[in-house]
Amino acid sequence: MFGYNSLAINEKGNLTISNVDAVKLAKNYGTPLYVVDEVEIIRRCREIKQNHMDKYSGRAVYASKAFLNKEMCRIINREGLGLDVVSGGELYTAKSVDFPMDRVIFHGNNKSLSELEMAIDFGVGRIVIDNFFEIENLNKILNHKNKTIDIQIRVNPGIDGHTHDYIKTGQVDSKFGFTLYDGAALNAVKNVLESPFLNLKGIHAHIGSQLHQKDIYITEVKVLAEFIKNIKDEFNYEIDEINVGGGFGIFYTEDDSRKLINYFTDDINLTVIKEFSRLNLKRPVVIIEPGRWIVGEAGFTIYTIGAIKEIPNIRKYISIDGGMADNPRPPLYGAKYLALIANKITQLEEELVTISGKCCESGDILIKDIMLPKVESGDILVVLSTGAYNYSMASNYNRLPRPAVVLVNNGEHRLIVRRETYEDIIRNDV
Ligand SMILES: Cc1ncc(COP(=O)(O)O)c(C=O)c1O
Ligand SMILES: N[C@@H](CCCC[NH3+])C(=O)O
Repeated sequence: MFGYNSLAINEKGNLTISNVDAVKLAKNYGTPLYVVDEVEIIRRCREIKQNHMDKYSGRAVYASKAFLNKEMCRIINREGLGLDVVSGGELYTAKSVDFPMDRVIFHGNNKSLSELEMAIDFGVGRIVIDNFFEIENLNKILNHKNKTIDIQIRVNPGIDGHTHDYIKTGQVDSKFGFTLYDGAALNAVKNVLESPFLNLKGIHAHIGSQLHQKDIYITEVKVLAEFIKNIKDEFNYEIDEINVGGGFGIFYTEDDSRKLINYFTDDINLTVIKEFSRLNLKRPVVIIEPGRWIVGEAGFTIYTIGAIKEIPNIRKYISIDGGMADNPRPPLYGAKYLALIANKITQLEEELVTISGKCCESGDILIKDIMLPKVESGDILVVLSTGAYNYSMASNYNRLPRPAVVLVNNGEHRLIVRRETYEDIIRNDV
């Protein structure tokens, strides 16, 4: 359905997610409910493995900010990918299930001293250095611990990705990474090479998120290759790995076309091969950091429809039992979603409605203008492509408990994150 591998209709005429009835899930676990299809996550990890890791001897690390909990770490571990973390909390989650630390890459534009210490003590595979302050801090900590660490340097490639302003990172005016054009990046390399504690392994860049154009990645590879050539010319130092970041776009609505991973990875890898050979550089290992692409289309949110308000000739508001607290993306980025009524999946879409959340904000609108079958209170709404940056960005706004997460796998279902309770809400109040 809409090209989602996870969705189908069962004999009752209900929507199924990985062969589990969505109406039954709502009854069993309550709503709002995040549902994640393990089959689809695994399928996507394997697509990456085949088309990037095996085909080009590349590496892939899952950008865990998209969706992380213990079970997700276990899945990623089993599939043989690495993990990109950006905080002590993400790192701690990985450690708690014995995720192999040598496959962890630690990012962030303002890692605290304690986060850096934690990463060093845990023995993460790479720290991606973002700024001069971090070089100083790492030198101090490593000197004190008498240890060395493998690092990558994050540069800002000066590329403006075609995506929402808030999720662009590669343009010059960005808080992330060392700027190339003013010499800061080359200076960072000099500082790192002078340090007895930092082993420079790779150069990293990340342009932005939900990108659909592969030409942006081609440009990125060319910019990074030129920079690596500069490093060789200036310091006679060869870089082993190039990390092009993540950002591969997925399907949310008909505005987005669904892409196989090799739409991006073939061009990235072929450009690396061509450019590095042209510049007489050794061919580096290519690392990608997909987050949304792995989990976005594997996730769905189930809500129960409550109040319905019709303003004649203006709008019909359908209120759900969740909203911006479990999915802040529509108010934050103007993100658009498709949705289905799980118990009316075979009925014709006959009315134009607006899906509103239950938070005390007029802007808490999940979907503005969507055609649905005639909706009644008690119907079960399923919003599609909510696997990435929904659960991970959820809040307790209005003191709403965060929903549970259920993993479905071809007819099986099990809880992987418990629903928060009111006790959880007041747990840290003194
Ligand atoms: C450094 C880095 N790598 C990877 C990602 C993953 O992005 P996405 O989920 O869009 O693939 C991000 C987020 O944009 C990022 O900042
Ligand atoms: N949170 C953003 C993506 C951020 C990517 C992280 N650098 C979104 O939902 O689209």
